[in-house]
Amino acid sequence: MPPRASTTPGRDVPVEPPLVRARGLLVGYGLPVCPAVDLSVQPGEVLAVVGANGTGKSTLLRTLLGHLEPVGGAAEVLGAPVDPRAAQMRAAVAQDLGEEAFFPYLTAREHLLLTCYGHGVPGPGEVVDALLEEFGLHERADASPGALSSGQRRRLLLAAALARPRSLLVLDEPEQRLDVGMRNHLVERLVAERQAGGGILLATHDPRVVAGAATAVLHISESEVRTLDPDDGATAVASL
Ligand SMILES: Nc1ncnc2c1ncn2[C@@H]1O[C@H](COP(=O)(O)OP(=O)(O)OP(=O)(O)O)[C@@H](O)[C@H]1O
Repeated sequence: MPPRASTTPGRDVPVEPPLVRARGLLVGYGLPVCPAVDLSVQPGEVLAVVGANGTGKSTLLRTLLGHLEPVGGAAEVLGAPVDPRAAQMRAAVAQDLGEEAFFPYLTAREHLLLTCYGHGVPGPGEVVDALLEEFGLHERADASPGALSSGQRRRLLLAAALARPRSLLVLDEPEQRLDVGMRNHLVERLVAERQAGGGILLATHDPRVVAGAATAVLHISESEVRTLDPDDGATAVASL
């Protein structure tokens, strides 16, 4: 029996279906890349997936988002089988996997506006201005992605994920390419998201993200998948 990564220990009957749930989930490319995973994320929880390079963290996130078919087991979002085309899943899940799929001729501001328009966000101009300011992009708002630095493009990806309504935020190593100040802000932002009732599933190599924002940790290695508390998880990340 694989270890259970429920982020609600002792809570036998959740009132709502979890935002995301995996049961005996095997992920990989024809063959599994890691042992079976059991997990769930409820509103207000942040599950950090940690492990050494190549242990399957990104593969797990991509499978839970429906970008990859499971090799075995089951995954659900809001109680329904994972289907990235389903309206419920599209409306509920915001994601930043670090993949840069920018339109080369749209500015940073226009990318964020497009996201707002696509999700019917009220007051898109104000929302976008606030995000540009928050992520330190206001002075580069009219630059195209190709004219932004690597860290600025990462900030733009994060801002785009936060520009739209969501119940679940899925992030793959969101700390990558961010300076220390923005990493600190990221932790604050994740905590605010959790406190507002959002759920977060993220993969990270940053012990500060784990210690500062996670409510539970899923540690993946070649031989086992373990659930850790955030302090032990941060220690484990720091020693990888
Ligand atoms: N498209 C692919 N086809 C086949 N194997 C792949 C593919 N993408 C990744 N892999 C392999 O699957 C395993 C898990 O990769 P994955 O990217 O999920 O690891 P990770 O834990 O996210 O690593 P990192 O910490 O380096 O980001 C690795 O051995 C990797 O080489």
